[in-house]
Amino acid sequence: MTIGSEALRQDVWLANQVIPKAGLAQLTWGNVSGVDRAGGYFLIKPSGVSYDDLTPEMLVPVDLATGKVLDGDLRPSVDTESHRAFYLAWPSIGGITHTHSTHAVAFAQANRDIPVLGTTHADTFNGPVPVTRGLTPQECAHDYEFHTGQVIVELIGDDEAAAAMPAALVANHGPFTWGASAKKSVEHAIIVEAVAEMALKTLALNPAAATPQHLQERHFKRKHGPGAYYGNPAAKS
Ligand SMILES: O=C(CO)[C@@H](O)[C@H](O)COP(=O)(O)O
Repeated sequence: MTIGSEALRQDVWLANQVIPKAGLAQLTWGNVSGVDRAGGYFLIKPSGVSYDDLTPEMLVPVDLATGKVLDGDLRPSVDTESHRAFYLAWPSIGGITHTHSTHAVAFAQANRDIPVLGTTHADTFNGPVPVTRGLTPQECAHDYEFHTGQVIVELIGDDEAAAAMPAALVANHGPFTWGASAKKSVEHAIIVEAVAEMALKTLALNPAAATPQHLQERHFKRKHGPGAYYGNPAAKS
């Protein structure tokens, strides 16, 4: 018997198919997972498998508590421990996406947050999409993917903060996004890449472009009421 509900397999498989369709990765440089918290596992794309060859049955079930593969012979994505760290830290998320989308990676490699320069950004992310600190040589040598997950959780914070900011850039690597479902997480990956490209082109046209006050509070105000703003919990009403 294959572990994993048919519905979750279909959702995660469809979300993985969005990556090439949306131009978020070349080759296999991206992966999506989805979690079944009641079942205590998540399904993730198998490592190195092309999106054309991928079927729902090939998705790898991984134990949420231990990280062990529960069924099948395929190796899970190399990023599995990063995905697992987010599921353990943030109970409200249901899906995670990692890509190497070009413009978001440019900000990650430049160690720069993606600034809030327009409503497209502010309507989804209630502040700059943050970039993590660089991993130490020891962290890179010990278990890169595990520490990648840890530095993002350290950067974003608790479950509420993760809901308000469902994206982060790993320094010198690329974007991770998350959401209530696998589908939602890959939609956030599309938006991260779009706002990264817009920001890069905006700054090329006007290096002094900055975030007007009304944009800073647009998203959080809508979600948390007047005065609330990500990164400024004291302002929450
Ligand atoms: O970020 C990386 C490697 O740097 C990975 O996301 C690969 O780009 C895809 O690995 P698999 O999911 O195929 O194992």
